[in-house]
Amino acid sequence: MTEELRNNLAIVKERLAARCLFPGTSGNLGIRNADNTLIVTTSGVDKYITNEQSFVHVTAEGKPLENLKPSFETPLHVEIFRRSKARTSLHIHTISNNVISEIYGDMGKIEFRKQELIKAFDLWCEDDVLTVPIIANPNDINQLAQLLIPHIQNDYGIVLIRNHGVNVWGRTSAEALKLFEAAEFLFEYQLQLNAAKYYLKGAN
Ligand SMILES: CSC[C@@H](O)[C@@H](O)C(=O)COP(=O)(O)O
Ligand SMILES: [Zn+2]
Repeated sequence: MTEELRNNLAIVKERLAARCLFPGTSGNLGIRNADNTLIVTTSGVDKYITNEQSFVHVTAEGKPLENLKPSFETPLHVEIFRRSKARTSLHIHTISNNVISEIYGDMGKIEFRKQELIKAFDLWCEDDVLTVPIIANPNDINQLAQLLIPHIQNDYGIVLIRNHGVNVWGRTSAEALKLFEAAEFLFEYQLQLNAAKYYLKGAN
């Protein structure tokens, strides 16, 4: 069973790696077994490479079941899996998600409306709003996990961590990847829109 999940997580990791989404060894991934133990990425390693050291089998509480160091951010995946029926959890740093989190961080959220890609989050009505919460980034990982907990309200979801990255989870790996890619599209769109509006204002 863990072998199948390792392979599943390796496919997710390789898809993200193909887009260079693990700069400076940042980012980590988690997937849940049927027995609620987890497979997470190993801490501090080059995530563009996949080998026997890439993943660690951990308990539902995040304690390693093998002699490898699980991701420093395992407590975030643990809380997501404990509080939802999600099977796959992604944590990714990008320039866009970091800049958005800083610009909108004081508001504690960013909202998207009237943008086609919010449909990826199952928001199909004309007036639907996608709200992405933005939480602070304390150094203490358990404190960070406490800030994340109130936002784990569904089996799929998204939270931005200020000047750090994004956490996205889904009922399947395909769903988690879909939400991550849709969110990154929305973040990049918003940044380009802000820049274009600023430029046009200056030009007039
Ligand atoms: C290398 S800086 C990034 C880390 O501090 C952390 O935020 C991160 O995303 C990766 O940590 P890791 O322990 O490798 O899973
Ligand atoms: Zn991180």
